[in-house]
Amino acid sequence: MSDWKTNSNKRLIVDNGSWEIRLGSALNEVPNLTYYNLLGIDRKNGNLLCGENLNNYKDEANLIYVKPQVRGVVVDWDHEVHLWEKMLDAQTEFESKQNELQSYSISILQNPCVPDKVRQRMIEVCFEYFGFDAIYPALSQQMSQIYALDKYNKKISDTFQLVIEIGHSATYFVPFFDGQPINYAIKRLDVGGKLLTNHLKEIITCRYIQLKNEIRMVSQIKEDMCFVSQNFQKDIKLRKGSHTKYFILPDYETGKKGFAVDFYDRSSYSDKLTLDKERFTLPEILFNPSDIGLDQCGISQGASSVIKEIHPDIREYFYENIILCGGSSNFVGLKERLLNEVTQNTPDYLDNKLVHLACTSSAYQGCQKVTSGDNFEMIAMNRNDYKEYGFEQLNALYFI
Ligand SMILES: Nc1ncnc2c1ncn2[C@@H]1O[C@H](COP(=O)(O)OP(=O)(O)OP(=O)(O)O)[C@@H](O)[C@H]1O
Repeated sequence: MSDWKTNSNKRLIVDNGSWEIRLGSALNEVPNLTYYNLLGIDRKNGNLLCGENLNNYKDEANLIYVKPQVRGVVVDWDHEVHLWEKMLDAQTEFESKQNELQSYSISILQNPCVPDKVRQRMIEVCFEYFGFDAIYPALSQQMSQIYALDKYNKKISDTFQLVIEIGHSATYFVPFFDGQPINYAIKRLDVGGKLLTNHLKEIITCRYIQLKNEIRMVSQIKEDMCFVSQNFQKDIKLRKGSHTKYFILPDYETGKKGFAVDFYDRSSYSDKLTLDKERFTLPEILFNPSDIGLDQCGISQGASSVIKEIHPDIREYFYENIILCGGSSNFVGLKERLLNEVTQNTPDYLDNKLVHLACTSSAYQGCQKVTSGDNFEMIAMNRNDYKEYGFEQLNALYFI
């Protein structure tokens, strides 16, 4: 029977994001399956729902949501493992996998700054519960960098890059020199899409529209209606109504999904939510978290402080090679404002550049390149290494 060393289809890849989990094999450039990293418990019968079952479930008010990750760190392994199992089952090619996984490897995308205990647990789960034969713990931002170099090879330097990933639970800044992360300069800010969704939920609830349990709908409202202002002071002074847009709430008869409409199209719908200045004050939190009382710097200031940590001889190159990725980087206007603020005081001769990876699976796709490569066998951590060296040594070798 062939195993992962000879068969790319047996090299699985998991991007275990706190908003979405993406699963596939090294044979396919894009994930085969994407699930929310979220389970719904049916109040009536206690059934656990995820993936398609959760998406198609009609009575959202009847669900209690369980999120296995908090701040991007897995805290509830039972439910996380349940989700992984369901995803493996959902792929026909992995059917009857429990015995078969011994011939599979798994590449797992991870963020920096994760506690050792959590990493150790992940390795234990992969080797001892699922029985995989090898693991490749991949740094998410490094995989995005590999993807960017492949796709935009003429636009960015292959020696220096600053990767800024604005995801769901956090924002990461990881500078790279010659393909390796500059560990001492890595930074994480606790601002991301989740903070914005939760804040929007509070705003909506204040208007007596009860969407507290509708995480996915509030996320959709945020994604479809919000944008980043290029001049916040000017926009905030414009008269009320200048930015008005409506979100038409679903009636659950004709459809389960709402949609955004402009001012002129609003009249034919009754159940609608109006957003005006919130459309740009909400994403503004990414730039100024202190607006809602958070003791954190914003993303522009975070990026500047990371670049300032780097040795002055090479610092300038990072302004010219910024890679922006992560789901929450997709707000209209975000990339322009970020580049503008980060490079505000740089010398004129610099060619400041930012490459935006708009697809949410850039890290996955970079990892697919590495996992399908000829030297994958050399870089993966196999079961014998795990037994012989234990976690401590592997930690030093594989994680930052
Ligand atoms: N077009 C969009 N505009 C604004 N936000 C968006 C858009 N598309 C996705 N998002 C937000 O991006 C976030 C998900 O990003 P991403 O997929 O990078 O996170 P993740 O990898 O699952 O989690 P984490 O970054 O915590 O590991 C969600 O909060 C989602 O609402």
